[in-house]
Parts: sequence; C-alpha cells; structure tokens
Amino acid sequence: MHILTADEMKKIDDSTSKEYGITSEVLMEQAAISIYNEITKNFNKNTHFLFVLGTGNNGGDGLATARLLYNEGYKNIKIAIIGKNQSELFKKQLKTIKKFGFDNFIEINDDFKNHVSVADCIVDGLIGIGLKGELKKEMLEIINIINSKKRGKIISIDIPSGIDANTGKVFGNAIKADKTITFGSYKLGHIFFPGREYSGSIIVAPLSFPKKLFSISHRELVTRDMIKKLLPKRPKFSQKYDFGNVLILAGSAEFPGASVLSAIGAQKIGAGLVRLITPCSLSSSVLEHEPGIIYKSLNKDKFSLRDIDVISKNIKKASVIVIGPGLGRSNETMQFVRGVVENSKGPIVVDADALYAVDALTLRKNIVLTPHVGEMQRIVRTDEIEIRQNYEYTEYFAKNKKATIVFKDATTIITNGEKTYFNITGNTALSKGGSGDLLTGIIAGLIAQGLDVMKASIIASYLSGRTAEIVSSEKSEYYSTPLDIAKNLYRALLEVMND
Ligand SMILES: NC(=O)C1=CN([C@@H]2O[C@H](COP(=O)(O)OP(=O)(O)OC[C@H]3O[C@@H](n4cnc5c(N)ncnc54)[C@H](OP(=O)(O)O)[C@@H]3O)[C@@H](O)[C@H]2O)[C@@H](O)CC1
Ligand SMILES: Nc1ncnc2c1ncn2[C@@H]1O[C@H](COP(=O)(O)OP(=O)(O)O)[C@@H](O)[C@H]1O
Ligand SMILES: [K+]
Repeated sequence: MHILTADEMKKIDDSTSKEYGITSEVLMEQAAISIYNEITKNFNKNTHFLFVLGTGNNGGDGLATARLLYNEGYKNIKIAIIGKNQSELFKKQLKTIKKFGFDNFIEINDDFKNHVSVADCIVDGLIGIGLKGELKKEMLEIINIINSKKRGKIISIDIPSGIDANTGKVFGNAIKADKTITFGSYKLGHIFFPGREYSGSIIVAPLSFPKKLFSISHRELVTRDMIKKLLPKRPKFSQKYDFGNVLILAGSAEFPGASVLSAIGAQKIGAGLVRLITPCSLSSSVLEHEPGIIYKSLNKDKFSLRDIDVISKNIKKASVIVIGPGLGRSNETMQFVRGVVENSKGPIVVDADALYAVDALTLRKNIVLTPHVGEMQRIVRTDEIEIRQNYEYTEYFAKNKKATIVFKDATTIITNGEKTYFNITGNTALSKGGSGDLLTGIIAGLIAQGLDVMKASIIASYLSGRTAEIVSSEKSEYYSTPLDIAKNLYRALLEVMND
C-alpha cells in the first residue's frame, strides 16, 4: 500500500474528480458511508454521539456521517462546529443535514466540557490533512478538553486533528484517537511517531480513487502480502551453494556477542553457508548456538588492514559480506573496513561500528547501511528529532551516496533514494542491544539467496519485527531477547508462508 503526503492525496482527489468524473461530493459521501459503517459496527442507537467539527472538508465528512446516522434513527447526536471559513463542501453538507431535520447544534461555551464528558463516542472532524502550522488557541483548548475525557471512545476522521499528515508531528496538541478512519491510503503522519500512537487503530477505506493514481507516490508500507511475494524460493533440486555464502567480519575482544547474533540470523533465514571471522576468539562459542556456522578467529585483538590478505579468498567467494557488528572503532579497524569495501564488488551490509567509516567509503547501490537513530544522526549530521521525523533526509542521503539505507527505528525506513518502504512491525522487545546485529544477519542471509539489497532489507525488517510481536505476546516485551527472536524467526516465516 502506498503512503501519501497530504499534497499527493489532494492531487489524487483532484484527478479522480477532473479526469475520472468522480466528484469530491461523491468521495465525501463514500468517506461518510465508510465512517458510518465502522461506527454502526461498534455502537447502537442509544449511543450518545458528539461530533466535533471544523469547517473544512474534514468537518464536511463529519456532517455527512452525522446525517447518515441521524437518518437511520440514531437520535442522540450533537454537533459542535468550530471555525468560520466554511469550505464549499462543508456549506453544502450543513444545508443538507438541516434539510434532513437535524438541529442539535451545540455552542462552544462553558457547557462544552459536560457535553464531552457524557458522550459515549466523540467523532473528531476538526482538521484533517489540511492542517496548517501550530494550532490556533481555540482549537488547542478544544483538543485539550476532548483528550481529558475519562470514558467513551474517540474516532478521528482521516487523521487525528493536530497531527501533521506529512510527518506525524504534533502541532501543539492532537486528538488521542482510539480509532482513525482514513481514505484511499495511509498518510505518512499515520506511520511516524507520535502520529502513529495518536491514531489508535487505523482503518483505510478505499473510496473510488483509481488505483493507478497512487503510483504518484514512491513510498510504500511493508505488508505481509508484500513479504509473501518477495520471499526467495527454495527449489527442491538445489544444494547449499544455491543459497549463497555469507561472510561475516565482526566482533572484537570488547563486543563478542554481536557477531554471533548476526551469524545466527543469516543461518536461520536460510543462507547456504555462513562463515564468521572474528579477530579474537569468542568467549562463548558460536558453535554452541549453531554448529552449522563456519567459524574462524584470527587470534588478535582487532582487525587491521593487513588482515585483508589473510581473508581475501573468503572475500572473493562470498555472495555477501557483513561488516561491523561489535567490531570496535580503532583507526586500524576503520582502515580494514575501507579495505574490505574496496576489495569487493558484491553486496555488503555495513552495520554498527563499520558505519563510523562511512565518510571514507565509496558507496554503491549494493551496499546497504543499517544505522540506528544515533548512527544516522552522526552520518547525516543533524539533530535527532529532525532525522527521526524527516524521512526526506534519509531518502536524500541514499540518493546522494548512491547507497541503500535501512534507518532502523520504531518505524524503519528502507530506501535507495528512488523507492522508499516503511516497516511498522516490531515493538520494544527489539529495543535491546543485539536486535540490530540479528537484523543485519537476516538481511545478509536473504541477499545470499539471490535477493537485491532492498528486497532483503524489507523482508528482514518485517520478519524480525513480526517475530518480536509474536514472541512478546507470550513472553512480554520486557523478557524477549534477540536470541529469542532469532530462535522464533520460523514463526513469522510460517505465518507469511501459510497466509
Ligand atoms: N482528499 C480527498 O481525497 C478527500 C478528502 N476528504 C476530507 O477532506 C479533508 C481535507 O479537507 P480540507 O482540505 O478542506 O482541509 P481540512 O483537513 O478540513 O482542514 C481545514 C480546516 O482546518 C482548519 N485549520 C487548519 N490548520 C489549522 C490550525 N493550525 N489551527 C486551527 N485550525 C486549523 C482550517 O481553519 P481555517 O484556517 O480555514 O480557519 C479549516 O477549517 C480530508 O482530511 C478528508 O477528511 C474526504 O471528503 C474524502 C476525499
Ligand atoms: N520500539 C520499537 N519498535 C519496533 N522496532 C524497534 C523498536 N526499538 C528497536 N526496534 C528495532 O530493533 C532494532 C535495533 O537495532 P540496533 O539499535 O542497531 O540494535 P543493536 O545495535 O544493539 O544490535 C532495529 O531493527 C529497530 O528497528
Ligand atoms: K480529524
């Protein structure tokens, strides 16, 4: 499913109307029917509704929904309208609902708090994708009152009012919805925090937008369907060399565990051969965890440039190289990273400490960088909030450097600067040292099986997140560890395969 900016949505709306003759009035009626259907699934005719509406088309959707409910015998409906500049469609909807005999409009006065507190369901149609800048004071006060409500449900039309549809940023404050019903496709504000949290559960009502118009966007949500299509095939008439050879250059005396998780990740996702080379011997044997891994230590503290000669055969044979997890950041090691990248033409996953060498590397499309927030911030040299909420930085960086980036966060961005995918599986079970090392191994294991770096990164992000959800539903987000995720990867895999 594509993920849209507010402008892209407006363009699609425009083309649907001008090129296909399906007018905004028709789309608004469809939007209202979708909201009506959702509401009537969960509430009955005794429900006390309060529609809190702005005077744009988001408010227009609200008026049309209230009218549909009223017409079907839902009599406990109140409508509060905030604002002066009524859009054309809003004006029409206001006339229409009055024609149906509805007249229970309430004022925003001292009684408003009581109306809010007695409502079983508040429908928020204050502002949709038309939000401009910081909220005006009056709007802010109304949102504060609605959010302080102790009981009942809040349903937002299109996007919680106060959330920027392009970034998920909160402008002053925003409605904390239990559910959001949006139209056509997700907007970026639904999938980036804090907007993602304010949206509650999200329902996408298709309306009559022609599907092909959505290709205006180069951004997509990673879905189970997508993963099912992308998973590499495992033909029966094959052997280990058909599933690739992963070379992992990782670890140091200080961080022995990271390399093990990467190796296990590559092995568990189905790579034919996984070879782990660490500078020093690991304190706990990788072989105890996964005897199938081929393991060698160079018996030294850390990697340095001259080790390239020792491992050059392995570099040549590898279908993909992982470099970075637990490597350390000494100058010698950074030279080693550079040497490995220069000595290989194949795909490389550059992670963790190896990301410190990025400025000195000549990147290319089949090199994937997998920074977390701190690493990304350092690479693009901007502050944390900016980088977490501005996917365009990441896209620009990928394009500029001609590399593929997996920017790991609660919403992960996977981009080569031309196409961008957002993964939203996962939870705080992954907010633990080692989750990224595991992810890196899974990405490499998929590249080894013949996928390009984008596809491999999409699948790996989805599967590690989904496995975290499955495992933590039994063991809690506190208890689940990266090793638990690695050992349960099969469950997310089977879920996708059997879907
Ligand atoms: N696109 C589609 O395909 C379809 C779109 N549809 C619907 O249309 C919606 C978009 O409608 P839209 O463009 O009229 O804008 P909208 O979200 O109502 O916002 C404008 C209102 O917000 C107010 N306001 C803004 N900023 C503010 C601030 N900072 N602080 C305070 N107030 C602020 C602004 O007030 P003003 O600035 O004018 O005083 C005005 O009243 C979309 O979300 C969806 O629900 C559906 O019908 C189905 C098809
Ligand atoms: N709250 C969260 N929700 C979803 N995914 C998360 C969350 N926190 C972390 N993750 C994921 O967990 C992984 C953490 O990676 P990273 O910070 O590099 O770990 P490490 O370097 O310790 O191995 C990333 O894939 C990230 O997207
Ligand atoms: K809204």
